[in-house]
Amino acid sequence: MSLDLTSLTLRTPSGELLFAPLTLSVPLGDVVTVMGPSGVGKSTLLDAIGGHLTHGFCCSGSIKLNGREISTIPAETRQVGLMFQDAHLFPHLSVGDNLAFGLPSHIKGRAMRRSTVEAALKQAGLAGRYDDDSAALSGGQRARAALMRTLLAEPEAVLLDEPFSKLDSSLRDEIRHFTFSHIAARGIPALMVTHDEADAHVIGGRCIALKKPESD
Ligand SMILES: Nc1ncnc2c1ncn2[C@@H]1O[C@H](COP(=O)(O)OP(=O)(O)OP(=O)(O)O)[C@@H](O)[C@H]1O
Repeated sequence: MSLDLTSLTLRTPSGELLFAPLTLSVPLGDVVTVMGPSGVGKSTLLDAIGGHLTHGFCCSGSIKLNGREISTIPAETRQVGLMFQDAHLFPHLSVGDNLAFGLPSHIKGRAMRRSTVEAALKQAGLAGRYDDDSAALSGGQRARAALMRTLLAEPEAVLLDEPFSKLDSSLRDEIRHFTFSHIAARGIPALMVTHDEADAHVIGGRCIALKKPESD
C-alpha cells in the first residue's frame, strides 16, 4: 500500500520535457520532500498526481495509489488531498462549513457531520469556532483549518505545495509540527514540494531532487 510513480514524465504545452523520468515509491505514513530548481516541474508534478494538470500539459508513465492506477481517472475520484501555501478557505462559508465541505458521504446525517467537524476543529485548536466567518481566522488558524478540511475528506495520499512558505517564521514550526503529526496519525503517504530545507530536516524523511533532463 503506497503511492507509486513509475517512469513519470511531464511535457509542457510547447513539448518541453520537464524533468528526467521519475520512479518513486512513497510508503504509507512516509512524507517525501521534493526539491529542485525553479521551473523544473515540482508543482506540475503535484498537479499530475492530483489530476489537475493545466490543459496542454502531457503526462506519461504510471501513478498508482494503493495499487490503483489513478493517472487516467478524474481528480474527484483519485482520493488525493491537497494543501497549498495559501491555505484558502471558501470566504462565503463559515469555518465549520469549510471543513464539512469535503466530508465523505458515508458520514451521514446533520448531527453526525456537525460533530465530526467539531471534533476536528477541537484538534485544530478551534473549538467553538464552527459558525465563525472564515475570514476572521488568523494565518495559523487558517492553515490548521485547511489541513483539517483536507484530512476530513479521508484522502489516501496528501500532496503539499510549499505549505508553510507564507507563514511567519514564528508560526512555521508550530504548523509544520501540527501538519506532520496529523498526516503521520493517518498513516497515509505524502509528497511535499518545498524550497525550505528546514521542512525536509524536520520531518526526517526522504528528500528527492528533480533534475532537468539531460537532453530531449
Ligand atoms: N500554464 C502554463 N502554460 C505553459 N507553461 C507553464 C504553465 N505553468 C507552468 N508552466 C511551465 O512549466 C514549468 C514547470 O513549472 P512549475 O511551476 O511546475 O515549476 P516549479 O519547479 O514548481 O517551479 P518553482 O520552484 O519556481 O515554483 C515551468 O517552465 C513553467 O514556466
